[in-house]
Amino acid sequence: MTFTCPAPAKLNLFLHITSRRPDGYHNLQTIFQFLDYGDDLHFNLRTDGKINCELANNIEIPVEQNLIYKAALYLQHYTNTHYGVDIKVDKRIPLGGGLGGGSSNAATTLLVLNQLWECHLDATTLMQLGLRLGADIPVFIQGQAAWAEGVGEKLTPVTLPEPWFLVIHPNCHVPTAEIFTAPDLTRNQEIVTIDDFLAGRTINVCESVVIQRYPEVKQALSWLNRYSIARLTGTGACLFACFSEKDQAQAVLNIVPQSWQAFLAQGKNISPVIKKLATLK
Ligand SMILES: C[C@@](CO)(OP(=O)(O)O)[C@H](O)COP(=O)(O)OP(=O)(O)OC[C@H]1O[C@@H](n2ccc(N)nc2=O)[C@H](O)[C@@H]1O
Ligand SMILES: Nc1ncnc2c1ncn2[C@@H]1O[C@H](COP(=O)(O)OP(=O)(O)O)[C@@H](O)[C@H]1O
Repeated sequence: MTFTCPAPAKLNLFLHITSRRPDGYHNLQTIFQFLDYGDDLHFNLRTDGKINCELANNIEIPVEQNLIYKAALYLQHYTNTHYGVDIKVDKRIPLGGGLGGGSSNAATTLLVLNQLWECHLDATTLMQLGLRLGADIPVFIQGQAAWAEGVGEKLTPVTLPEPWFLVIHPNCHVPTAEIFTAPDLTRNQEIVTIDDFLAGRTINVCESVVIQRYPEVKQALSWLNRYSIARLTGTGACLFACFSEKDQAQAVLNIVPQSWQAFLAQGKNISPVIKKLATLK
C-alpha cells in the first residue's frame, strides 16, 4: 500500500545573522512559516532493507546526495531496522530556492518512516537526527511556524497571520554555502525581538549579498517591490511578497514576466504533514 505525505515549502519572513560560530556555521534569528505549496512523497514499505528514491519531473540529484535517501539511511542505521522503502517524489519546490525543499523532504521522510518502520522515536530525537543532516530540518519535523535561533534549531512556536504570498523564482540557483562564506556578508547584527519583527524593523541580511551576485534576483526583487514589499527567503533565489487578499496576489501573479516561475500560496502556521501523519496511526 502506498502512503502519500506532503513536504511543504517554508519562507523565512526575516533573516538576521548575529554571529559566526567556531565551526563556520552562523547563529541566526529568523521566523519560519510554512506554505500550502510543496512536494508529495509516496512511500511503499519494503521488508528486504533496500532503500530506493526516485525523483519525478526530470530532477536529477545523485542518490547519495539526496536528502531523502540520506535521511532514510540514517534512520535505518540508527534504529537497526530490517525494513526498507521505495520513495517516489513529485517535486514542485524549486531546488536551491531558499524554500527549504530538500530539508522538508528529509523531515517528511524521517517522520513517515518513524511510523512505517515502527521506530517509536520521539519528536525531540527525530529533530536531533534531522539537525545532523541540515540546519533547516528541525522546524519541518516540529511542524509549527516558529521564531528560530541558533543555526535554526532553537525553536519557539509562533502564531502568525496566514496571508497570501506571491513567490517568484528568478531562474537561477543560489548555493547557501556561497552566501554564508561571502566576505561582504554582515555577521554581527544586534539581537532583535518579535516586537522588532512586528514593527517592521527586520530584514533579510543575505539580500544585499545575493542581489550583488545575481542580477536576475535583483531584477525580480525590484519588479515585485512595485506591488508590495518584496523580500528574499533564506539565501534565495526565491522572493516573496505578502498580500492580505488572494485576489490581489492573483492579479500580480497574472502579470509576472514569463522568464520567471511564480506561484501563489497561503502562509500556514501548522505543517500539513502533522494532519497527514495522524491518519497513519
Ligand atoms: C539559510 C537558511 C535559512 O532558513 O535557508 P536556505 O536558504 O538554505 O533555505 C538555512 O539556515 C540553511 O539551512 P540548510 O539549507 O539546512 O543548511 P545546511 O545544509 O545545514 O548548510 C549549508 C551551508 O550553509 C552554511 N550555513 C548554514 C546554516 C547556518 N546557520 N550557518 C551556515 O553557515 C554552512 O556553510 C553550510 O555548509
Ligand atoms: N530531496 C531533495 N530535494 C531538493 N534538494 C535536495 C534534495 N536532496 C538534496 N538536495 C540538495 O539540496 C540543495 C538545497 O535544496 P533546497 O533545500 O531545495 O533549497 P534551499 O536550501 O535553498 O532552501 C539542492 O541544491 C540539492 O542539491
